[in-house]
Amino acid sequence: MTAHDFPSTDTATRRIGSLIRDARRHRGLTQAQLAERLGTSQSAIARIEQGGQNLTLELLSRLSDALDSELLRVGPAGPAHLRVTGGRPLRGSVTVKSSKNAAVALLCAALLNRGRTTLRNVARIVEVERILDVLRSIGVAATWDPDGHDLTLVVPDELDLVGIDADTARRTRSIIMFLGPLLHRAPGFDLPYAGGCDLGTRTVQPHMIALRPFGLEVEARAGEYHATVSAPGTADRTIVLTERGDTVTENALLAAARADGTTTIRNASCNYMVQDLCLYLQLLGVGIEGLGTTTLVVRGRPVIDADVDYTISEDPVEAMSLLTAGIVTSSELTVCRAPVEFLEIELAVLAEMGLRYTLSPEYLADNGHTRLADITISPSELHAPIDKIHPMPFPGLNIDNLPFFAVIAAAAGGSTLIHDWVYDNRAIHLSDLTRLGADVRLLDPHRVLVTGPTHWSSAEVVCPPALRPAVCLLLAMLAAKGTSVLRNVDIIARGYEQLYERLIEMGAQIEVFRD
Ligand SMILES: CC(=O)N[C@H]1[C@@H](OP(=O)(O)OP(=O)(O)OC[C@H]2O[C@@H](n3ccc(=O)[nH]c3=O)[C@H](O)[C@@H]2O)O[C@H](CO)[C@@H](O)[C@@H]1O
Ligand SMILES: C=C(OP(=O)(O)O)C(=O)O
Repeated sequence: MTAHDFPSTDTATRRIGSLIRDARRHRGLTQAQLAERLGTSQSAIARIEQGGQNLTLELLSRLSDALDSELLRVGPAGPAHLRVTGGRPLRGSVTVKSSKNAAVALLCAALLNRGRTTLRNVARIVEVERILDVLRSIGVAATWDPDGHDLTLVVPDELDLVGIDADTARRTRSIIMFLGPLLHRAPGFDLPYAGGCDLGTRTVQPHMIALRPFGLEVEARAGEYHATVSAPGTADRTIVLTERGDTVTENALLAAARADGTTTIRNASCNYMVQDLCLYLQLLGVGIEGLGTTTLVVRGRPVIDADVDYTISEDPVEAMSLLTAGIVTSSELTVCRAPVEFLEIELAVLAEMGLRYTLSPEYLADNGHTRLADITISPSELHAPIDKIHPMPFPGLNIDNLPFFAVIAAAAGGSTLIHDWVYDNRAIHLSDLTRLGADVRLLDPHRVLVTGPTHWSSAEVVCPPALRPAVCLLLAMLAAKGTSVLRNVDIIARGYEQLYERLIEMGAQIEVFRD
């Protein structure tokens, strides 16, 4: 077949455009209704139908879902897998994307606002799409701009809480952060149980304790939280969190934002997503003192009605993932826009382990607050640190960054003890690294002993049901000579946008395939 046998790109997009128009009309939808389903504008649909818009496979697949049209279905269904040919260094630079955990908090926070919220630089990841689907199912209008990274949310006066998309809600833990905003909107409502990564039991009790002073009582029954709200009163309140958790702090902030009077939250998390949330709430006119500390004082605003734009800051866990990719492949690599403010302990531990790196002068993220820098790493001879590596609430080493230290420890000479006191099951998933030749011994469910340096070997491994350990396997495969296969990688899309494409740009050999 010669190139002449294929239609030109213009002709092809025009043909696909008219197919889409026919399928839309067949479904009896207007352009505006299809736009609503896709979270885009009517003018974008008009452009697509006229063939004036570049169509990505992702957009085509969303269109086929929205139109329920097999005609447009692209590629076979079924889980995605990766073929990774490793053992070669990466090069160049890569830019950190914005954080999943701030995005989900801000999406829930937008429920507080009667005005328009535009979130800029939102990561296009499955976790965000899931919360958006849930928000849309209760009546929130959510529209991506044509470039697909700025998201505008408008919340209706009445929410359709009965129509909530329970299946999608159950697949994310962040749904728990609907409690704080919703307690101001309805005297009673049901929410599906929260899900998230399979990391062992994750308690929701701290959320219940934190929200009780706002009049919320929650009863768990048959897969749902049944919430009832009594008038919280107008007196000032102090909430002492029993755990310094991130989402529980966010829930307390979300409840306090519209509560009359002053709320003092003690033992608050001051982690990156909490700071992004505080900055957004401040834009909405909520008074918050103590940003970045463990005592937050919130002066609530019973009616919040503001048109605001907020740019979500860069993800420290993404940054750590990209640094690890460079470290285990012995690469000279620059990770741009890294939120160094939330990586300081990680970098100090890496320096102790012998990593050579330089930092650019610091600059501010677009939220005007978070400190960023470009980090350039050089191939280094790594050795195990003398002390164990363990996470702590910020400003400690981030628990979500801990798994990456297992891969790095495997590349280092000597034995490193990694102690995950937080999650029951996450350390267990790290023992999958042995499949690629690492010496990872599980001492108990919370502690692994990693002895290196590893002579990585290629292997075929199925992704564990946990985001970060899954990415750790991919990074180890980049270090292993030969071709490895990582099966069922869909979980990675929950928290990473275009990870493979960006690694490929830096010289990695990764191929996505389906059965
Ligand atoms: C959407 C989001 O933002 N998710 C993050 C958030 O989840 P999230 O805030 O939901 O974290 P959890 O509430 O599940 O807390 C994680 C675990 O740590 C335990 N715990 C937590 C704090 C504490 O002071 N003591 C304590 O024992 C909890 O009991 C739980 O087992 O924080 C976790 C811990 O930073 C991160 O891994 C998640 O990526
Ligand atoms: C544990 C994580 O996320 P979640 O709270 O969404 O399960 C994570 O980001 O590693």
